[in-house]
Amino acid sequence: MTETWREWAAEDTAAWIRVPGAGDDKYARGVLGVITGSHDYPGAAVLGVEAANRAGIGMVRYTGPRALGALVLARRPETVLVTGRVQAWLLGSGMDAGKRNFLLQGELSHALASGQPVVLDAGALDLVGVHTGPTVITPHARELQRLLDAREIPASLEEIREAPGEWAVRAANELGTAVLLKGAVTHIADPTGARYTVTAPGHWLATAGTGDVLGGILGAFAAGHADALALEAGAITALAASAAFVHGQAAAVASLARGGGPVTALDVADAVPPVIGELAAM
Ligand SMILES: NC(=O)C1=CN([C@@H]2O[C@H](COP(=O)(O)OP(=O)(O)OC[C@H]3O[C@@H](n4cnc5c(N)ncnc54)[C@H](O)[C@@H]3O)[C@@H](O)[C@H]2O)[C@@H](O)CC1
Ligand SMILES: Nc1ncnc2c1ncn2[C@@H]1O[C@H](COP(=O)(O)OP(=O)(O)O)[C@@H](O)[C@H]1O
Repeated sequence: MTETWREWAAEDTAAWIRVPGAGDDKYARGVLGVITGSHDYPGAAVLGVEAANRAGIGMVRYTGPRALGALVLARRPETVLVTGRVQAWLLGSGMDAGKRNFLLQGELSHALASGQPVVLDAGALDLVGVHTGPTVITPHARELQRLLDAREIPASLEEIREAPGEWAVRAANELGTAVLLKGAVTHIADPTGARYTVTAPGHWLATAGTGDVLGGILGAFAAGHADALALEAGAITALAASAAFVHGQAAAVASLARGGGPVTALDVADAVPPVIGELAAM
């Protein structure tokens, strides 16, 4: 079947920008629980927390590997390191499923059993299926290939690269979750039939850590819209497309500020506020 994909636009994204009001406090704006990073990839924890803060969040609780807490705090002292109530979770960036210890497995399982919205990235992608709340997975092509392979759905990296939309849909249907398949054109699909593309305005995003930044933006959006997600789990798909849109625009703004040149992952996170500000003013 030929699918119809719709390019997600600024107007679509603007509808999901949550501007705080007089009655808001940090809890009402949303608290994001973050379990990311590892000894091998500590920076992923820093990047995701940074991006969540830049995307507008009430509070971030970082409860990933304890040794990384100091690094996260050095960049974002706002971060809280104790467990507590959260409205959404960001799990897996910078983690290796093969090196997961018992404690970490328990914490990830706890988050997935909470019924709250979850963004599953990188080293937590294998846990898709045990989720209980509105969930979106954020693989790149290689990660999707591995995920499908583990479920005995053979697909080569070349096949996925040639037809990313088809494979995003297949994964959404097989895994029963929204899928955000990263690339120069990001494909967002879910089992109810939502099909969105977000075309990056440029290609400087192809650099280490920008996926971790996307996870932080999406986590913040999910936490900020926990009420909407409780009413309509399918809203996670629109939030994922909105996060990808903001991410691409932030890369463009960051590059423009550098004479149209290259950007780093932190540059992209830094450029998120003006993008959100402009969308909020639409
Ligand atoms: N500073 C940090 O801490 C960073 C941590 N990162 C984390 O590093 C871990 C490993 O990520 P990787 O994606 O590098 O490793 P993977 O183990 O997923 O990828 C390894 C191989 O997959 C292929 N591959 C990588 N990206 C691809 C893409 N977009 N499309 C198709 N094939 C691709 C490449 O051939 C590569 O050799 C993840 O947990 C990620 O979150 C990365 O985000 C980089 C920055
Ligand atoms: N050629 C490209 N043009 C535009 N955006 C890209 C390109 N390649 C990758 N991206 C985007 O950059 C990000 C890379 O994420 P990911 O592959 O997870 O890298 P990392 O693991 O280093 O963070 C994704 O948001 C993806 O959509």
